[in-house]
Amino acid sequence: MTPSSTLFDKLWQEHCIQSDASGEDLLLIDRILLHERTGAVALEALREKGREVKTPAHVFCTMDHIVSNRPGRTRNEARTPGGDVFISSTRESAARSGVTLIDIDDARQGIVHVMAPELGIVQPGVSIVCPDSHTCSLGAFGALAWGIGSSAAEHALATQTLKQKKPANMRVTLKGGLHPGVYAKDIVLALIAQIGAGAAANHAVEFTGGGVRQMSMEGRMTLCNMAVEFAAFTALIAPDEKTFEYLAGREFAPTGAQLDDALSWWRDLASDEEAVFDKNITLDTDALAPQISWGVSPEQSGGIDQTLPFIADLPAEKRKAAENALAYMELQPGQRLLGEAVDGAFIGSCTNGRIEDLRAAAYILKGNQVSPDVKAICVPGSQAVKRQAEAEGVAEIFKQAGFEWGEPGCGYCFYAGGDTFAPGARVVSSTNRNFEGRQGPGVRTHLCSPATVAASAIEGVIADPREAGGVRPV
Ligand SMILES: CC(C)[C@H](C(=O)O)[C@@H](O)C(=O)O
Ligand code: SF4
Repeated sequence: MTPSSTLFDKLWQEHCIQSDASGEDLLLIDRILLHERTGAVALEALREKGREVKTPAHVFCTMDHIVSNRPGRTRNEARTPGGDVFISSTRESAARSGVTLIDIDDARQGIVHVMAPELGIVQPGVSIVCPDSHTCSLGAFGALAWGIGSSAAEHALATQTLKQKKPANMRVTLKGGLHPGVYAKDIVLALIAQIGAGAAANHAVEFTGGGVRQMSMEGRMTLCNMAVEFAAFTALIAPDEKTFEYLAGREFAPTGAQLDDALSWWRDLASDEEAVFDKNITLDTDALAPQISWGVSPEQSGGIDQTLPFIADLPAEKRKAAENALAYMELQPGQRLLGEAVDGAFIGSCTNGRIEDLRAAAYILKGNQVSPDVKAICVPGSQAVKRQAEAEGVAEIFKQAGFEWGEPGCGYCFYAGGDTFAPGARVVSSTNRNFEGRQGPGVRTHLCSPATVAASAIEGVIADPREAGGVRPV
């Protein structure tokens, strides 16, 4: 490696087995994650071809996408019509192939991108793939983590390798600090609004700067989670003491002499000072207000206290999309979003379903009631998050405020055919995608932080968390 390599270059090189004339590299894959929606398909396809999983000990499968989020759900309960078949076939394929299955009733169950860090499956420096686009979340640990399709998953399962063309390097520097009421979610929404939803196509993005160092691991995961929403191949953050502390004592994390070895490697995982990035973006976080999306792409977002754009003020190529978005969202150009009535409030998902997210919301909800016009739901990202929230009184605050308290999974984030809000409902949501129908037929999603969801749920209208009974310091 030259003394001017990026962290991404180093991790790529470390895993590159062979380069060929086509420009694709053959990479060693250290870990594979699967879920019952796309993972089971890959395992089944492999079986049909008479192939075996090469290294079952490195493959972890969970149930998250189509399982019901209903409190007290049963072992086979799916909200997707026919979803129980996916569940049982995942069980069969996992047992047959010998991979680790974290089943619905396992105390470790959770959304794949929440569960993998909690169990220490993701670690700095490892390569890790999953047939799911938000696998980039795991780059927060300084891992080479990216989402793949089902057929690539088959290839990875059968060979523990993947062919991939190397993307270019992009650096996003967060200049400035973190301020009350402005969270990782606000920062990444502001970034996407500024640079556009396609800005990082064919790039791996490294987040750097004081803002990143100040962030908790939860915040860093939120940041990296949304990288795919501006088309990045993946995102990553150089690991530091916060990363090592987070991983300490986790089930699959190294211990003893192995940990000492790992730490001496992990501490070196950073871009060289001279490293050259193909694209550089700097975002001043000191200037940011809480953000909220107004359209049907995360790029159609802005400060919560701003007015919506007038179509004529937008660049010509953005006008049609903005017009269509406002029509779907039933909003007017130039209007304020603050004060717009909401019907639903959702806190959860792999973006913002972690304990820090729930604490930030609970800080605002404490002693308050959700507006009677709002259907409010919290689905913790994993059983571990749920247990912790219950142990420290956060769950009780949610329930007393009038939130439903669900079982961990993806429902409500992406419409799997069951859990949803009423058609046409305006929903403030801590999730990552807001395209038409994403949370159910006709549902109008406003992406924002859990604190903004909580403040808006209480007021019954879109509300600024900085004005809602205090804001938990970041
Ligand atoms: C179902 C799955 C493949 C999908 C993804 O890849 O992201 C889902 O998790 C999503 O968020 O839309
Ligand atoms: S929570 Fe939502 S974004 Fe995350 S993996 Fe599940 S469906 Fe995808």
